[in-house]
Amino acid sequence: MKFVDEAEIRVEAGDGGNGCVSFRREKYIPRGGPDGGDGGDGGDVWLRADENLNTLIDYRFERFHRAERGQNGMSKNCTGKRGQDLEVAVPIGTRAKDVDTGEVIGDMTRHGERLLVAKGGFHGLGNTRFKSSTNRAPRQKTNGTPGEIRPLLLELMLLADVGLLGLPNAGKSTFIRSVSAAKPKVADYPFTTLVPNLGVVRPAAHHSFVIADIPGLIEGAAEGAGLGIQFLKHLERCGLLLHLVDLAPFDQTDPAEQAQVIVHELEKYSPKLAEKPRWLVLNKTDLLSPEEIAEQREKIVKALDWTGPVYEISALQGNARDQLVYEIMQYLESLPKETEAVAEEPEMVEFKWDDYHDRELENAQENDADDDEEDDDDDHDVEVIYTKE
Ligand SMILES: Nc1nc2c(ncn2[C@@H]2O[C@H](COP(=O)(O)OP(=O)(O)OP(=O)(O)O)[C@@H](O)[C@H]2O)c(=O)[nH]1
Ligand SMILES: [Mg+2]
Repeated sequence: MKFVDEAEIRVEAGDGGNGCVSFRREKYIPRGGPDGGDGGDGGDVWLRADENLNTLIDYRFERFHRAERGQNGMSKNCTGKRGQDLEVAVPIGTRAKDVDTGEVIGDMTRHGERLLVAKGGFHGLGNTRFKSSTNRAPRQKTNGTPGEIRPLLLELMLLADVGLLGLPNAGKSTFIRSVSAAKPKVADYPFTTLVPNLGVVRPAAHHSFVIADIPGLIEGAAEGAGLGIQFLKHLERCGLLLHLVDLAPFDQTDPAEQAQVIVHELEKYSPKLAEKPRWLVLNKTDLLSPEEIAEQREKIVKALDWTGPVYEISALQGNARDQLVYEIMQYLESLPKETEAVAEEPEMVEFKWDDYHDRELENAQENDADDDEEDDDDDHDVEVIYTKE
């Protein structure tokens, strides 16, 4: 299945149904009062997180998502039916942004979580509502308000505990293959990996974490070189980054310089990401002698001014790999459990129509006071004569 991690869609909530103007007309009941019902509210559009999805590809082809309109009010005080809500299923890890304002509407992090993204229009009022002591045959009604329309950017961010960073060919995919059941392609040319891969690592019974392998970065990635930095966003939710450095690059480049490139690109992309806990993992130790490894290690640590943890492994042969995996597990388990700060209640979209009905009714009453005669004319059979002054 093709992996697509961005899609722009347009969500349209249903309009509110209009109120109805109607009067009771029955035999032997002359001049029955108003009986026009209210309209129904328009349906809302929600996003719903679904663990069975893992790509946004469907939304590349299906861009318009519309909830049902509220039904209009009817005579005999019948209220129109509420429009049906629309649920748009998205993979877990999807973030919804308003394209116009850039505002993040919410993140979908748990299966079944729902997020309101477009609020349906409010119903209009039927003429019954406008009945008052001074106006017993109101002809006013209000129309339903339009449902919200929003262009949305859906961004899928993988939910991984550990993210792998490194130049192409550093051995990221080899590493994830050897520690998890994921089987991304491995080859001795750059940009073998074109889309992120996730693997579940189980260092011990009942202990596991998720690791994400993303395409390699190169110098100038922040400006779009190579595959660019579009995949770095998948690392934003990781608790730990592993920076893999190839100790024996086939093109004889200097590992220390190459390591600096990654750190620069990371800082350019996001200072926040650059500050995330990061471990340095020197890979391909099987190709060097212990002295060469020590020498390289010293150069890299100096070049990066590195004070954090350093590991030396061979992703291919497994040297020291299990120790690293075990320490990752211990580290992740020592992190404070993410408090479920994510709002239990779905985040509400600002609703512009809250006082809409009150306003309309108030206006109507004011108008009643002004043009009593006009409204009452067919009720009382009073002929109104307009005189010119
Ligand atoms: N000798 C040796 N070779 C390794 C080791 N790890 C990876 N390689 C080789 O290095 C090459 C690149 O490995 P990949 O895992 O595809 O590298 P990558 O970082 O995923 O590269 P991209 O997907 O292109 O970004 C392959 O030929 C691997 O066999 C290692 O520990 N020792
Ligand atoms: Mg790869």
